[in-house]
Amino acid sequence: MKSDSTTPTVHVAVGVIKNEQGEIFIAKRLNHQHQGGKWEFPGGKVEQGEAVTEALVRELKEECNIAVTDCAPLTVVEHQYADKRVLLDVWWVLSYTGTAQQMEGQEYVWADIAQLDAYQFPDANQPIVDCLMDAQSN
Ligand SMILES: Nc1nc2c([nH]c(=O)n2[C@H]2C[C@H](O)[C@@H](COP(=O)(O)OP(=O)(O)OP(=O)(O)O)O2)c(=O)[nH]1
Ligand SMILES: [Mg+2]
Repeated sequence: MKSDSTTPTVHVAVGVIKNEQGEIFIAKRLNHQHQGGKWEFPGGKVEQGEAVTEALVRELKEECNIAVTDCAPLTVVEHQYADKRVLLDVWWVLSYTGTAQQMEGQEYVWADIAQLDAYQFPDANQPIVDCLMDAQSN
C-alpha cells in the first residue's frame, strides 16, 4: 500500500553492536521482507505497551542470540518509504553476553566502520551510516 502523511508510523528498535576490532554487526534482510536484500542493523518493531529498550533486548535475543545488558541512545530517524513510514530508534549496544550470530537465516558480517558505505542499506539508514562513519573519522 502507498504511504502518505496519514500513514501510521512503525516504531522500530535498532541496535548498533561494535566488537573489539571496532567492526559493526550487520545482516542482510531476507528477500521477502520489506526492504529485502538490503543490509540492516538488527532490530524490529516495538510492540504495543513495550518500552523501546525492552523491544531492543527482545529483538537482539531473537535475532542475534545475545542478552543486551547496557545500551545508550545513538540517534532517531524518521523516514517515509513509498509503502511505509518508519521511526528508527537507534541504540548503541554497550554491553551484552553471548556471541552475536544470526538466528533467522540472514547472511551477516562484522563490517569495518570505514567500509560501511560499501553496503547497500535501506534509505532510512543513510543518516545512521553517516553518523557512524563521521564519529569514526574524527
Ligand atoms: N531492523 C531494522 N529495520 C530497519 C532498518 N532500516 C529500515 O528501514 N528498517 C525497517 C524495515 C522494516 O520496515 C522495519 C523493521 O521491521 P522488521 O522486519 O525488522 O521487524 P521485526 O524484526 O519485528 O519482524 P517481523 O515481526 O515483521 O517479522 O524497519 C534497520 O537498519 N534495521
Ligand atoms: Mg527485524
